[in-house]
Formats: sequence, structure tokens, C-alpha cells
Amino acid sequence: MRIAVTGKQGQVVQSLLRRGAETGLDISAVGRPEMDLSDPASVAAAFSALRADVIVSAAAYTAVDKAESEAELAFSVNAAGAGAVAEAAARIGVPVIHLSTDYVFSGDKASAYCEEDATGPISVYGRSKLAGEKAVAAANPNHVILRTAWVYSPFGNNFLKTMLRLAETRDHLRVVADQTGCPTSALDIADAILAIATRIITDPEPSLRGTFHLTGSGEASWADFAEEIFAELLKSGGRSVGVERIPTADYPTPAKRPANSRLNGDKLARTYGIRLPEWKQSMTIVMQDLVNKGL
Ligand SMILES: NC(=O)C1=CN([C@@H]2O[C@H](COP(=O)(O)OP(=O)(O)OC[C@H]3O[C@@H](n4cnc5c(N)ncnc54)[C@H](OP(=O)(O)O)[C@@H]3O)[C@@H](O)[C@H]2O)C=CC1
Ligand SMILES: Cc1cn([C@H]2C[C@H](O)[C@@H](COP(=O)(O)OP(=O)(O)O[C@H]3O[C@@H](C)C(=O)[C@@H](O)[C@H]3O)O2)c(=O)[nH]c1=O
Ligand SMILES: [Mg+2]
Repeated sequence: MRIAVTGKQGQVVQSLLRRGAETGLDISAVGRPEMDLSDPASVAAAFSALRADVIVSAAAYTAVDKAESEAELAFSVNAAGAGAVAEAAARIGVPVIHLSTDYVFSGDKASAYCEEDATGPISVYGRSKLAGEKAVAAANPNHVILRTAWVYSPFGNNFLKTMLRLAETRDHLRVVADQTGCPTSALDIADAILAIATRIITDPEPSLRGTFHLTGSGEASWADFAEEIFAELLKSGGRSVGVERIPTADYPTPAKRPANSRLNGDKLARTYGIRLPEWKQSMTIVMQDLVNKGL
């Protein structure tokens, strides 16, 4: 199986490359400068030359706050760019596995979101990713859209690494406690993508296609997540850092974020037999990885 994935330095692409190196799978990362999602011609050109069995669409414009003032670029990458990747996959006759986000929802629901719940993004990033889902589905019926959330890993930028960086100079941080979601390790996402890819390249079964929720098990507020990160830091000999739990209103940001970001993963469990580990367990693994590298 030959897998092509979009992006080079991103968390999910780096996690896939690590799994590829560990298992000997053939995974190639396709990204800038040769392939720029804001330039559809470069997308078509990059994939027509590659003999991939499946394309993983993992690259995106992910700067949630900056997107509020760069809507055109966010849509060009996350909507048109994602559509161009799915179209390139359709042209070479292979499935596309596309990543999307909890931020397609408004956050008003009282319980975890299911795949069939109405979307209603409240940020530019969320709207651009929802437009991306629609573009992918329209361009290639042979698609799996995986909505994930709150992704962290040893790679790239993420909340966990931000907390560790801030912990170097601060002994107390203020973190919002009224946004709830499901922290998800990019390494777990990579494992799920590989299992799904293996199935769909050989099995034409329609129920394997469509939209699925894929997040770490359990739930947390950003403050809970920070507290667990600092508990783990302390255990591994690091500094002691306190978390002050604050409401969203006390942490103003350009983009609005859903109060409830929790995703229900039952459909993926039912269809593929995949359920990701508890987020605390996976977080410990990522922390250990970072500690071994000297943080
Ligand atoms: N991070 C998160 O918390 C969440 C992410 N997601 C989704 O999961 C997917 C993977 O996210 P993650 O791995 O965290 O992303 P990252 O933010 O870690 O990385 C973004 C990737 O997209 C690439 N990229 C950005 N703009 C372009 C462009 N114009 N042309 C080509 N490549 C581009 C980057 O390129 P380069 O390699 O050059 O830096 C990088 O590889 C995305 O679709 C994201 O929307 C969903 C929920 C949560
Ligand atoms: C750094 C920091 C953030 N916060 C808050 C701000 C915000 O509400 C929350 C998370 O902040 P971040 O900016 O790290 O997270 P954010 O960029 O919103 O993360 C999102 O990224 C995109 C790509 C997704 O798809 C989402 O699933 C989600 O992971 O924590 C604090 O309360 N205190 C702090 O010190
Ligand atoms: Mg961010």
C-alpha cells in the first residue's frame, strides 16, 4: 500500500511518517513548496505523477484566531484546496481520507455531537473546514471524512506544547474551564488512518464511506487538560505550575470557540471497530516522548 499525505511538518503528517518508519509502510508527504493548497494547479500536478493507493488530506490552515482576519486564505486552503485534493484522488481512482474538525459545530448541544447532528460553525476556521467537507464529498464519492478535535503530539504546534513552553517561565497560568472537548493524540489518529486506509483500498462497501467522528476517549475542559499536563510534568521531574480555572469571557480571543466540542465516536466503533484510547493515557505517551527529547 502506497500512501500519499498532504503537508510536511503538520502533526498528523509527522505522526503518519513516524508510524511509516516504525512499520516499513510506504508513506510520502506532499506539500509546500511543490504542492500549495492555495494553488489548485500545483495540487493536480503533484498527485498525477504519484502512484498512490490512497490520499490522506491532512494539511490545512489551522490558525484559528488568525483565520478571522485571513478568511480568503483560510477558505482557499481549507475549502478549495481540500476539494482539489479529493478531485486529484478521484482522477487517479483512489479514495481520499480527509480530516475535519469539531469546530464545524456551534457547541450549543448539551451532549456529544453525532455525525448527523446539524453543523453551525461560529468561526471562520470552522466555516472554511465545513466548506472543505462539502467540497471533498462533491469531488470524490470514495471518501472518508474524519472529524477530530484538540489534536496534540510531539510535533508542530499544539496546546500541550504551548503549556510546556509557558511553564518554563510561569508558575501559574489562567486557563478556560467552560469549553469541553476531547483531546486527541495525532499518533492515535495516524494509527486509525492506517487501519481505515487498509480497509477502504480493498473493500468497496458503501457503509465504510462518509463522515465519522474520531477523538480520544473521555472528555476535558482546556483547564482539565492543562492540569493533567502539569501533573505529568511534575512527575517527570519538571516544575510545579498551577492552573487558575477561568471562564471564556476572561480570555478574549479573535475567534469564538464552541463551549461543547465533544464528539461521539460510536459510528466509527460500530463500522470499523476503532475506538481511540483514553486521552490521559495517550497524553502520558506524548509527554514521555517530549521528556525523552529534553522537552
Ligand atoms: N490541530 C488541531 O487541533 C486539529 C486539527 N484538525 C484537522 O486535522 C488536520 C491536521 O491537523 P494538524 O496536523 O494539527 O495540522 P498542523 O497545524 O500541525 O499542520 C498544518 C499542515 O498543513 C500544511 N499547510 C498549511 N497551509 C498549506 C498550504 N497552503 N499548502 C500546503 N500545505 C499547507 C502545513 O504545511 P507545512 O508542512 O509546510 O508547515 C502543515 O503540514 C487538519 O485538516 C486540521 O484542520 C482537526 C481538529 C483539531
Ligand atoms: C494559551 C492559552 C489558551 N487558553 C485557551 C484559549 C482557547 O479557548 C483554548 C485553546 O487554545 P488554542 O488556541 O491552543 O486552541 P485552538 O487553536 O482553538 O485549538 C483548535 O485548533 C483547531 C485547529 C481545531 O480544529 C480544534 O479542534 C482545536 O484543537 O485555551 C487559555 O485559556 N489560557 C492559555 O494560556
Ligand atoms: Mg491554535
